[in-house]
Amino acid sequence: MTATHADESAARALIVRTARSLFMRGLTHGSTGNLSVRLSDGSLLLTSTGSSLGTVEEAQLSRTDLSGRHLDGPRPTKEAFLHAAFYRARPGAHAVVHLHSTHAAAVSCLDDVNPADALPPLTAYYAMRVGTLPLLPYHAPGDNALEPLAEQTARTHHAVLLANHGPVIAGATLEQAADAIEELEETAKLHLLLRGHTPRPLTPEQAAALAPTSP
Ligand SMILES: O=C(CO)COP(=O)(O)O
Ligand SMILES: [Zn+2]
Repeated sequence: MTATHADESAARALIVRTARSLFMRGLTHGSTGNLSVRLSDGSLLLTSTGSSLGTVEEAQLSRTDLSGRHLDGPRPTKEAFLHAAFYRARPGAHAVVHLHSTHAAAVSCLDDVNPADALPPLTAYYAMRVGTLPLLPYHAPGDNALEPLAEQTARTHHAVLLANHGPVIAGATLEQAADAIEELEETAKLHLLLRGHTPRPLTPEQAAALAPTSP
């Protein structure tokens, strides 16, 4: 797989492989979550709405343009507008992953989350793969009223947490976006395990030294 997902059939195979791997390992459940890649012609290849990431098929993916308009295939994920907003905001991004991973979703429901940065940099890998994590205010799934704020936030952050919902992460490749969202989920788990303890996160200097180069 090239860094830019130039080959559509390879991109389809990669989406299916990644979606199934995430689902089989419990990183999202039921028919939640959606994945996309940006193809070399600028169109987006996305999972379809209502599909389970555990059973997604190469021939059952949807295509939209960069505004999220449906081009072909089954009806795209209802979050297509969010994926498209990330691609418009981040020219270096060629993949977007959204999950309802349990611990990240739990953090998104906490009342005392810092909306500018929902998780502390507990580990080096979190600082390397995620960095800062703005919390976007609650909107119902598929509510494109979130689009302007999502696009604006994505200009400066490749990862966001949707309140009472779950994370969205863009990457230079689908492998990188999946790696980052797994790191986010594990750090959310650590954060919850450490509630009631006194964690010692990385210092701002230590975290800044590891900050990801933006895709
Ligand atoms: O996670 C989801 C909505 O936020 C799943 O929706 P879709 O089935 O439309 O992708
Ligand atoms: Zn969702």
